[in-house]
Order: sequence, then C-alpha cells, then structure tokens
Amino acid sequence: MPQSAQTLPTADAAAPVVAISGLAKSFGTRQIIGGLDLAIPQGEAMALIGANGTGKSTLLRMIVRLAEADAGTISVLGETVGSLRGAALKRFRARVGVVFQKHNLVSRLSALSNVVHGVQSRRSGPRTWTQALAPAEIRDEAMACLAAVGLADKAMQRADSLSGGQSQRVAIARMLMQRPQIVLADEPDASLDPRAGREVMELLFRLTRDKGLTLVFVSHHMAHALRFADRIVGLGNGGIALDRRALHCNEAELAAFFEEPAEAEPAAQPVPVFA
Ligand SMILES: Nc1ncnc2c1ncn2[C@@H]1O[C@H](COP(=O)(O)OP(=O)(O)OP(=O)(O)O)[C@@H](O)[C@H]1O
Repeated sequence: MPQSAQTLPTADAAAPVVAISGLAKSFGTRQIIGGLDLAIPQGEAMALIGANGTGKSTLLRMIVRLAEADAGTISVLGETVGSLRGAALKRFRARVGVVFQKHNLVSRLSALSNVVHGVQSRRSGPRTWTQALAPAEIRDEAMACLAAVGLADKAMQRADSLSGGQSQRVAIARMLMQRPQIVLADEPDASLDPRAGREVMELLFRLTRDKGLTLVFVSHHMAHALRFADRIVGLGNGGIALDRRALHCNEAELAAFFEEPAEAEPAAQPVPVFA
C-alpha cells in the first residue's frame, strides 16, 4: 500500500479528539483548574460555559498550548500537547483552528488578503502578505473561504471598513484557510449584536458540522449553547460542574447553574514587603 503523504499522526476514529486528564493550572497562589478530566469525541459541538474567571479561556489556551498546564495531560488529535516543541508544535497548531472574541484582522489590508494569511500556518517558505502576491490557487482557495462565510462580495474591501460581524466572519474564513481538524472558539459571539452573534455561531456550527469537525466554543449566551452545541460543559470550582447533552437541557437549568453558590475565594495572601 502506498505511503500516505499525510505524515502527521492520524487520530484513532474511536478515540476522543481531545482527552484531558488530571489537568491543573494556577496563577500565583490561585488555583483556577484542579484535577479536570474531559473527553471530547470526534465531530462533537461542545459549549463551554461558566461564570467569569472560572478558567474557560485558560482551558482553551492550554488545549492549543498557548498556556502551559501545571499538571495533567492533554491529548489532541493523537498528540500529547505538553511534549510538543518547535516545528512539531507549529505543525500541531496549524491543525487547530482558533477563533477569538477579538478577530485581529490587519485593518489596512483587504478581507481577501487577511484570509490569504490563514495559509501561513500550514505552509513553510516565504510569507504571502497580500492577495495580489499570492499564487492563484491560494487566492482561489481564500475566495472560496470568503464565499463560505457569505462575504465573497467584500473580498477587496479594507478590513477596517467591515462591521464587527463581517470582521468575525473574515476571521472564520482565515481560520478555514488553515484546513483545521478541530476548531476552538473563545466567545466568538461576544461584542456583536444579537443577530450578528447568532449568524457567526450559525456559521461556525454549520461549517464544522459539514466537515465533521469537532467544535469547542466558549459562550456567555445560553441560547447559543443550547442551539449550537450537542453537549454543554460548565466549569466551576476548578473543575467540571455541569456536563449535559444540550437536548436534555433548558435555559432554566443553565440559569440555575449560574446561581450555584461559588466556593469561598481563598483568603488573600499578605503582600510581602521587601526592605
Ligand atoms: N496570564 C495570566 N496571569 C494571571 N492571571 C490570569 C492569567 N490568565 C488568566 N488569569 C486569571 O485566571 C482566571 C481565569 O481566567 P479565564 O480568562 O480563563 O476565565 P474565563 O472563565 O474565560 O473568564 P471570562 O468568562 O471572564 O472570559 C481569572 O481570574 C484571570 O484573571
């Protein structure tokens, strides 16, 4: 049988795409996450919810190794994330599409050029900064990604002339250029009006579902968690405080989850005084 050109490890279809075990993370003396276990199967859309400061963003950042865990293991797409270094870490990150609340587009460049940038993470060699200098096949692919988010007609418009919702859709198109195998989205619906936020979530859900990709998104909009997730996981007190199929959940239950009394904050440590 010919050797596949794909040299990256392929995840076992039955194994979870994300497997987290005994994860712990502190900032200073404050433990944010302590002993967290979580398995996310291939193709699942999972909403991560929880009160401010419960560690949702930190968890997403640790999954893609933008933050280091203090203890525990994280395996993503068959890779043990904590052991990746250098080129292997770069290759791994190229397989993980990330969408943040802040889209970070290059404001003076066109929507299309911003999408072309998405190819950088999956290709080595000279950087392609504008669509005009990109090879035709890259430009065509970027156009197709823009079309997938409904913005083909805005391709040549400067990023800073787009609305917040359009900018977030361009950021999604840029992420699609990576050809990711899993998508993490940290409050992609924040700072958008209700309609734009819903449209962005709809897009993320549809695009990942069509490709059979796993989607993990953080949202403070419970209606979005119920509508666009198969499973809702709530963080609280350093671990998983809620884990429900979205179908078996409702807004009242999620509202009650947020009403749960939080564990007392650890006493503030005295600030050392140095003479
Ligand atoms: N680099 C850092 N240094 C120090 N503290 C940090 C750092 N990053 C996060 N924290 C703290 O860790 C806690 C968890 O932060 P995180 O952003 O993960 O929470 P979150 O659940 O995503 O919150 P929100 O819903 O407000 O976005 C917060 O108290 C935050 O201030």
